[in-house]
Amino acid sequence: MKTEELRYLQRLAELYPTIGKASTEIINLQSILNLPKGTEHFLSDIHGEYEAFSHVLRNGSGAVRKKIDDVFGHTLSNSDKRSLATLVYYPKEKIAYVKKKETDMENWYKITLYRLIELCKTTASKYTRSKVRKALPADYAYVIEELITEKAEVLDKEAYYDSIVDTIIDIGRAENFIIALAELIQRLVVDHLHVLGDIYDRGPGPHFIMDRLMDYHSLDIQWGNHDVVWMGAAVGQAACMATVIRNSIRYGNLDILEDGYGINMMPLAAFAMEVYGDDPCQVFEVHGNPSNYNALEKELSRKMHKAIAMIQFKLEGALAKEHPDFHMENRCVLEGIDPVEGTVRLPDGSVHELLDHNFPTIDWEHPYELTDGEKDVMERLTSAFRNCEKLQNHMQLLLDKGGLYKTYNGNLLFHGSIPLNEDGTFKEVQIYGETCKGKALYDKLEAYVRKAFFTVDEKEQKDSQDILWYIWAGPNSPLYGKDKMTTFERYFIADKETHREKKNAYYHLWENEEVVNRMLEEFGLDPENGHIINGHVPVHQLEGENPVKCGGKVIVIDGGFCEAYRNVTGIAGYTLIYSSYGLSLTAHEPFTSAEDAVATERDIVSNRVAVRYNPRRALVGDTDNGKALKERIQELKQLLEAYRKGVIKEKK
Ligand SMILES: O=P(O)(O)OC[C@H]1O[C@](O)(COP(=O)(O)O)[C@@H](O)[C@@H]1O
Ligand SMILES: [Mn+2]
Repeated sequence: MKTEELRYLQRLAELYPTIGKASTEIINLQSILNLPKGTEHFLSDIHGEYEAFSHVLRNGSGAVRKKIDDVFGHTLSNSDKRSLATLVYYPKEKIAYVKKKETDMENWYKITLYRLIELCKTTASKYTRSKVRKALPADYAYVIEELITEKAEVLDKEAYYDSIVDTIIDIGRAENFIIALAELIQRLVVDHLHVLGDIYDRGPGPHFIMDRLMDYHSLDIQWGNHDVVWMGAAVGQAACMATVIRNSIRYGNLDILEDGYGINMMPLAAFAMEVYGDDPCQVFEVHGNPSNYNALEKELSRKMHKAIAMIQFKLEGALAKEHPDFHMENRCVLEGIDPVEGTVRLPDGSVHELLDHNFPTIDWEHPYELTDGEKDVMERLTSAFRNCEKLQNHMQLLLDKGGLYKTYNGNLLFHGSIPLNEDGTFKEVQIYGETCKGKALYDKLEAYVRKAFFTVDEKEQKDSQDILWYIWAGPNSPLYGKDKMTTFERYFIADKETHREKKNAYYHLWENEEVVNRMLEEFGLDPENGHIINGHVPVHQLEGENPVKCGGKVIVIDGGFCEAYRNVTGIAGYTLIYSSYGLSLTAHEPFTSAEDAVATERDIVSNRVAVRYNPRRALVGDTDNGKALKERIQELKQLLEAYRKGVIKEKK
């Protein structure tokens, strides 16, 4: 035996000091390998829609309903199954609703408790006892374990369970207990959650989503371009900060910054009033014209919107000039403005009438320089973003659980795309003088994201932070994946042709099997069995677009939780479930409210599209975790051998 091998086994022996202990562990691990694989749940492009997100988490995109069907088959009517499902999703609300109608609550509690216990038994049976134990609510851990474990020795099982259930009802704990069971079922139905990015922007509740994710039992996140721009804002990258604020104002969501994160917008408001006091700022109308704003608030938000947008365009122009290798010169738009003619010459040479001619903050000799007033606003905002503890905690979660991509159980997950040439080869991208492509490009960019938060070297910090802005909107950013971001054009130019953003080759080559196989192989995956799963681009179901590409090898799960995009998608989004039976896509109908979901018992699951059924039920042994367990078993077997041969001494 080699010395390193022996040293490793000696370490292992500290954990399993006897033949008995090592053997028990081998048996335990071996038995885990034969359990069904846990269910994975994939969500993407949540865009601040906390309520819809929370609903989809509660119903596990149909996984809860499927379990109910499995357990109760034909023994319950469809309507009873629907009621039970609603109870699992919204236990508190459903109980309150039932109480208004039901005359015999005691009977209802009893029936409901039995049904939930049955459901819980089956859901838990997929896991080891120790895993279930960890999921149990502290208050009821013991009782629930009693109720969901088969009692072979108890002769009159019915009487045994009856007495427990009766006691729960007698002492007035039924409601509480029902809620605990419902939450436990929600928790057990989905073993692991993948969030494929764009948690932030457009909707009102990204901070609530982050809070929920903070205590989610098992998850990973693939950062979206909107998440990365928030990471940029959190480290104080000025263009990212301006973008985040502009987006929030544009959607009438300043509450996120002010109430959610406690970032004071007074400096920006005061500045906007001073500089744009007489300017109606018509092209900066707030999206959706929020009804909760009064006329004065609407006017103020238009002014703030313009103030921060102009700051953004200046900062972006300056950054594009500072980093020619970003190839974002087309974001140097301000220098093309002719203030006398009221036109703009875009970097492509085309000239257009401007919809707004008032630029009081631009020095035409130095169009990208901030005025003293603008600098002051940005300085104060930088300190507010950097010192916001809650924002920093949320970003820490993104860093801890997230990355730019993930390979998981044979599948490749990322938010946007992989930069490709038209011929399907990986596109070479220059990052600060280094040429990278494919996986190496992803790895390089991810390292920069982490450096942006942690490096202590000033130059490295500045470069890394600027990369966050590049990832948000750069033409070769895998997360953005379009040739340019035409934000300026969309505000200032009527001609829609100038608003066009051309998607990169990935978005049509994803139907080409050879190319898709190469992408999977690039990330070390088996192209026969693996899938690419991404979000970022809304699936235009209304136009007949299918979320499943390349015969099922590529699956696109952005269908828009995002309300603002609903009219183009026609549905409220796709989510994906990967259970031991296979992969299935769920199309969701728009979510209205929790009250409505309870009253109408609507699932919002409109249909389920099977992508791929496993020929046999997949087991833990077939998963990445299973592979790791198998390796562990091999090592433990070597340890046993070492004990038996006397190479290592047992410690009794
Ligand atoms: O419609 P909005 O919210 O102004 O956003 C439009 C911008 O958002 C983007 O679509 C990026 O956001 P997504 O990552 O959600 O697609 C840009 O391409 C576009 O310029
Ligand atoms: Mn996106």
